[in-house]
Amino acid sequence: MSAQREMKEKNPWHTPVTIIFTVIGVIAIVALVTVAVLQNRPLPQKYKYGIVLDAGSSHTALYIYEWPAEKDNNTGRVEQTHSCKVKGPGISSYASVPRKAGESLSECMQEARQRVPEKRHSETPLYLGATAGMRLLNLENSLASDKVFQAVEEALQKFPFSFQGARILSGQEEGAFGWVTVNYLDDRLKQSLETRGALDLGGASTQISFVSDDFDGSESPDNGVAFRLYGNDYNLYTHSFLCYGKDQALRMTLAKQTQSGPVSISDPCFNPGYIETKNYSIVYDSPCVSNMKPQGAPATFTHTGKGNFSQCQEVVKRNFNFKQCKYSQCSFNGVFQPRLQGPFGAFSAYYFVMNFLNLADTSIPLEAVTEKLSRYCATPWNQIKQQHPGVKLKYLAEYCFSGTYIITLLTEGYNFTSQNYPNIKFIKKIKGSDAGWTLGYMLNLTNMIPAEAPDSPPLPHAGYVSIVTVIAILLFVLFILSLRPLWPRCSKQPQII
Ligand SMILES: O=P(O)(O)OP(=O)(O)OP(=O)(O)OC[C@H]1O[C@@H](n2cnc3c(O)ncnc32)[C@H](O)[C@@H]1O
Ligand SMILES: [Ca+2]
Repeated sequence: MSAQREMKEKNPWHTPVTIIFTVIGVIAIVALVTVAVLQNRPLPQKYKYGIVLDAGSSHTALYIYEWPAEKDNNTGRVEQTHSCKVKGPGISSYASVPRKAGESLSECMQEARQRVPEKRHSETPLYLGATAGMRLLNLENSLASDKVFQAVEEALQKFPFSFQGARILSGQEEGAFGWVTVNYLDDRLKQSLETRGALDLGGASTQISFVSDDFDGSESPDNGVAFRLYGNDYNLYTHSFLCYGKDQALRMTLAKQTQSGPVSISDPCFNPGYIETKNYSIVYDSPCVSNMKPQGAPATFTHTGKGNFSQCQEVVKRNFNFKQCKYSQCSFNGVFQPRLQGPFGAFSAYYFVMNFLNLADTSIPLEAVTEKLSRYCATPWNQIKQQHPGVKLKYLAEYCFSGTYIITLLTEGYNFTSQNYPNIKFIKKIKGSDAGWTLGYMLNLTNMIPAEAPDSPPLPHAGYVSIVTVIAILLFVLFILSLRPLWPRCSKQPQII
């Protein structure tokens, strides 16, 4: 028994001081890790919101964006959480009944009221930006466009959001903000990656925006937009072609075929067997074509289809003027365009049309695209209707024209070739947010893209926790090892009987 006691006395683990040190050591390490983890735990997310109404020529759409509230200077990632398509046509179509332009927005605005948490309503900015439809109305009748804006503003002020005004975007803004949206969503700006050009095809105008090493803004300053984003400088080339959206381009193409005032048009851009009696106003009721209106044109005309892609392309080409160019190089209509560079994202009608025609995959060679389009255009109208019973007839009838217009605009207008055509990606959404100018517009107005790259914490939360834990365990092991001289000898003890 005395030997046992002696051994106990020799074993330092059994001395009260060591036991107290060990317990304190363990408690200190557990406390250190707990405090470190809790102190740096991400707080439960609270969000801020922003609403943008895109008052386009063909329709209005509402987008709700959200971003984490506690990030400094609103630098957290912005995402689209909801969109609402306003029923009816674009606000410019209500020129004769402006009150209705305001009323048309109320259903989507009610939705927004429900989607944004009530306690955030008063601080949520609400913007309305109008594009080519209102640009054209303003050119045609500025009083009417003022009245539409007045009605729209009155309607929007009735909602509990922080209304920031309704205005017409310039074509340059529309192009540049579309480019910002695409590159922001792609994370190309923050990571200083090569940017993606933006191609937007609306109903009344079309935009092309890209960064080219050839372009510093000096040759054609009107086409230049300089940005400093996340510490990088961008000299963006952008141009908006008013009247070259797909609806106005169709009017111009029809007008080209009716100039001698025929009562019947046999149109290569519509499927064979298509026949409709149409009012001439659907062609000439726009400043894009009003100067082409023939004297004494009849009230109506018969529009028949003959479905011929190459003839359609010939008529479409007549909308582009390739003759004069006072710059080193031009796209069309004497507009400067630098050398095409980098990948491109094509959205809005580019996507709707190419997706419908199963041509959104640009790995399909350009020659095969035109072949497929030729076949589509030559398909009888009855067959087309049977094959696509759920599709709006107006869109369905126009897909041959729209596809031909898109290919002609890209290749003849902007000079894409079979080599760089695969650089184009037809897109609708990027990471859940619609491609379009609205997000870029809001990011700009809320200063959400800093000019300089923000300082980021050296480590993400998970990395921080792991490192603190590993260091704590190491310290503990070192502490145990430091007591080694006091460890009991491992030599075999004599058996005590
Ligand atoms: O930019 P602006 O010129 O003001 O016009 P918008 O904003 O109203 O134009 P959109 O991009 O919304 O639409 C472009 C065109 O595509 C048409 N469109 C929309 N959905 C479509 C679909 O599913 N198939 C074919 N065309 C479609 C629409 O009617 C327009 O003519
Ligand atoms: Ca648009």
